[in-house]
Amino acid sequence: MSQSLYIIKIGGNVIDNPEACSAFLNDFAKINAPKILVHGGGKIATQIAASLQIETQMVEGRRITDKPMLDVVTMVYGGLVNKNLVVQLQAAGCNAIGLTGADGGIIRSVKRPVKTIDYGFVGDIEEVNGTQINALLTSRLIPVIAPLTYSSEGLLLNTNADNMASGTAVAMSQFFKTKLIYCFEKKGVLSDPDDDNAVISSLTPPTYADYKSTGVINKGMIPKLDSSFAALEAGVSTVTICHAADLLQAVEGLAGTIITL
Ligand SMILES: Nc1ncnc2c1ncn2[C@@H]1O[C@H](COP(=O)(O)OP(=O)(O)O)[C@@H](O)[C@H]1O
Ligand SMILES: CC(=O)N[C@@H](CCC(=O)OP(=O)(O)O)C(=O)O
Repeated sequence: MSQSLYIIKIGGNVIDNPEACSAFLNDFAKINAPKILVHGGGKIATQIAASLQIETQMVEGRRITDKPMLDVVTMVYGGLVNKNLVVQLQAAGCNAIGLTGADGGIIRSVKRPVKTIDYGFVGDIEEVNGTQINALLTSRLIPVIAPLTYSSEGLLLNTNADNMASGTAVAMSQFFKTKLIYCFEKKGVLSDPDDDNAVISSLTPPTYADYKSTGVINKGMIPKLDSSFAALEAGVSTVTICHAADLLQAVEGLAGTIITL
């Protein structure tokens, strides 16, 4: 199992910036190895929901997804965002195939149980069908995965894109040396939120706990790092968090924050 597979996640802030997104996709197309793109798009879903007078409510980084919001995210993630990424990758010479977790049964989840909060149509991943994804890669297709999953009861469920990426990376570790790279709009995990150049080069569980306790690491970075450490424990080879513009350097291990156990 010496061949590397890159699982690259791109967040909504970059997707919402056409120039940054297009530069990122051109770099992604240049990676000369098997690869998978997992995308978010939360920012665009929030904007389109607002234009339809549908208010967004987030709790601990997760979108409360009632039926009208489910319709919005289905259209935005599964349609608008996914297909625009696929067509740009095709133009860059990359034979991308757009999928939600329901297509080909690749990612099944369970509707998040109602405890104190009812998240609505939000899924927690139960199983990623690595064999099916591998069949796409063997056909030289590049999967572009939208943050929607399906349940065995036939529900379509909104699912956090960071978890889609880490779950996919874990499942593919049975076939490849998997390298998970989270791309976003900062140069990495920062030790000073006001200094964009204060990149932590290597983050371990004890240093993460320190930065979290002092509030230096907060909000959306917490679930991202939790899923990063969990992915490493479950067999993923490397996890990097970097700026979308630094993707090719991160592939070489030369940019961003490297997460280690
Ligand atoms: N120490 C930190 N370094 C960098 N980003 C941080 C830090 N603490 C919190 N963040 C926040 O985490 C966010 C990234 O997580 P998230 O909102 O899930 O973004 P995305 O899904 O676009 O990747 C950043 O936009 C930033 O506001
Ligand atoms: C359940 C849940 O919260 N789903 C996310 C899926 C999109 C996402 O994760 O997008 P980013 O990576 O751009 O944040 C949402 O609707 O915001």
